[in-house]
Amino acid sequence: MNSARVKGVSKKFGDVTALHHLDLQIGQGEFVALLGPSGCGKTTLLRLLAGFESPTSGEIWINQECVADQARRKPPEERRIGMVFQSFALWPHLTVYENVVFPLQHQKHVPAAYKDNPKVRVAQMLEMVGLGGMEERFPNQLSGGQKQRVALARAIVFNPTLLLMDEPLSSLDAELRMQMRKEIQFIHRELGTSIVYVTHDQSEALAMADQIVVMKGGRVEQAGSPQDIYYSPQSPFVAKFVGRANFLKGNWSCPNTFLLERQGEPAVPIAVSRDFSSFHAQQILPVRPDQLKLAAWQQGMEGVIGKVSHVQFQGRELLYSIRVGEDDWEVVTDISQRFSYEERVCVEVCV
Ligand SMILES: Nc1ncnc2c1ncn2[C@@H]1O[C@H](COP(=O)(O)OP(=O)(O)OP(=O)(O)O)[C@@H](O)[C@H]1O
Repeated sequence: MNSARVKGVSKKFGDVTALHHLDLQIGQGEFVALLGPSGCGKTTLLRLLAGFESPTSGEIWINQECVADQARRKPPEERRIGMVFQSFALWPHLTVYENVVFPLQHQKHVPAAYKDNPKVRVAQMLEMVGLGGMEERFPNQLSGGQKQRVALARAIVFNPTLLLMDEPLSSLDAELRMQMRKEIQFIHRELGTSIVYVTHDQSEALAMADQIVVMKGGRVEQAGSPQDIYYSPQSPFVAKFVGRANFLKGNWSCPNTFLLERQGEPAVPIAVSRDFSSFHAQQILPVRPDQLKLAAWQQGMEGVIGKVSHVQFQGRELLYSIRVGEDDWEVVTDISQRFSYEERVCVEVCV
């Protein structure tokens, strides 16, 4: 069952077309991350789901109900939607309690049990986000991470069908971001609410989402599980935008074999088990740094031979640049795989 559906939605602002006939399904309890470069239409899509904008054409469905098309738009407070923004958007003159209780008083669909016992419900939510007992504080008495937790509690207090989050962690420092990621995942597991989460940060999307929707120029470039998006990108744009990618040059002699070509060397066949048909025309094979394996070169070894041109220590991993023919390939290995600068290595491609 879907908790929301976007059907052929276009959105124009004057001459600018922010979304082009876009389709999207958000399954019940699914965590969907919208990922894409600045200006690709992520926020516009979120605002359409929330009810702040109307589609120029197409329909928005939430909970099996059409909530917007060209002719009508159900207002945000009637859609059972919770929202969290980058900027927290707390009311500075209201206490934590007053901020969090607000949706219980103003949203249309609030379970009676929460309306009748708002103190109990608010206390439960504050406990869930790790702010138990902070009801009487004002926003200016809270840290950035605490403010974002209040915003989160306010967004989930009335048990929304859909939780919309627009770069909720981008104003927090790296450590706090990691911690809040875990807490958002915990809340998602506990409540089972469907989430649409806008981010610029591909690692956030890969780590948290069930479905990643990569957008470009107001269109969906690719949608799929994090594994699909990472290991089976369907365009060079997705391969480059999500994670790092090497583009190996050669020839697609048949769909299951890529012939790697280097100047002055015999071609090396690479068997592939996934569909790379969208790369056939360009005669390239996208390969992630963790899909290349290195071995020390020994006399008489054949295959793809390269030379270490750079190495970076990255904590638990080593990031190598390997010169193969005229190209540099990025390779990630675990810390035990030590090769020295200019050492010859044998490279195995495992896609
Ligand atoms: N109210 C508006 N009036 C005119 N143009 C707009 C309006 N809102 C958005 N746009 C345009 O629509 C396009 C998509 O904008 P949107 O904010 O949805 O992108 P985004 O992917 O969220 O970008 P960012 O990651 O920078 O927030 C952009 O070209 C933007 O300039």
